[in-house]
Amino acid sequence: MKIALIGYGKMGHAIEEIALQRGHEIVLKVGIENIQDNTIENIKKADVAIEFTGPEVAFDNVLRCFDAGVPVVSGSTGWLQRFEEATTYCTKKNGAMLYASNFSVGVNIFFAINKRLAELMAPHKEYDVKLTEVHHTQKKDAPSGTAITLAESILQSIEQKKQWVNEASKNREDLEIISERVDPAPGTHIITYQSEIDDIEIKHTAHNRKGFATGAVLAAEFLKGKKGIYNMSDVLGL
Ligand SMILES: NC(=O)C1=CN([C@@H]2O[C@H](COP(=O)(O)OP(=O)(O)OC[C@H]3O[C@@H](n4cnc5c(N)ncnc54)[C@H](OP(=O)(O)O)[C@@H]3O)[C@@H](O)[C@H]2O)C=CC1
Ligand SMILES: O=C(O)C1=N[C@H](C(=O)O)C[C@H](O)C1
Repeated sequence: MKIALIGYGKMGHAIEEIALQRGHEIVLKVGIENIQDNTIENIKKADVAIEFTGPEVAFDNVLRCFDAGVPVVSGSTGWLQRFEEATTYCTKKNGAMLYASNFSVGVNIFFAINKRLAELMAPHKEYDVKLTEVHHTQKKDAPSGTAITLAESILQSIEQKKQWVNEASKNREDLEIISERVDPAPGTHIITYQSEIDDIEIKHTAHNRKGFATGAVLAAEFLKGKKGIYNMSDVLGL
């Protein structure tokens, strides 16, 4: 499969390594130093584009792939306020997109555990729930996209929580997401249910970026030749 890598930073490099190991060809690599190569014409050379850039530029990059008629796997976080606009444009262009706030198999299993735990905890209102996410200091967005996905799933079941906030809060209706920035943390997410009697805690720790990169390549293999909007559950059958 021919892959265009849009964003050639930490994730772009990790994805390149896994893609080559799995027998794929990288036909385009776009980083900030060769941004002029990020053209519709160049993207058209690929079967699938994989986009890991950042919050400010992800939306434009994804739309450029639709204009090129090339399916796009996007892992950039911090741009979801424009996600609906992107899906509308994707449909208009008869394109394909697969988005995940986290591509690792482990985190996608963790998402399922988090959902089930929230369902089990829903009647037990003596417990207060909070999230903590720990990432490296170069991360541009807070809270992490993964923490937002986890929080939204908790909000669906825990009715005393009305919204997530990215700070400590004394309001019981706020679901706290505490963001810590410590090097080299590739990504840790912790959910804690706390009561006067006991605590229940679930935690996922990424040891490196291989899980995210492998998941992104699996997603690209899945998306090749498809139309429509997908997520990691479609790839993993979770
Ligand atoms: N969904 C998932 O599983 C994961 C998602 N992520 C997310 O992916 C994104 C990238 O992460 P990461 O690789 O660690 O970040 P990096 O900062 O290491 O890499 C991003 C790269 O994109 C470059 N870039 C900036 N603007 C453009 C542009 N317009 N076109 C092409 N490239 C551009 C940046 O250049 P410069 O630095 O010079 O601006 C940088 O080299 C983040 O949003 C992060 O949160 C990360 C890991 C896993
Ligand atoms: O920026 C990162 O590094 C990561 N970003 C994603 C997020 O915001 O959830 C996924 C992973 O935790 C690493």
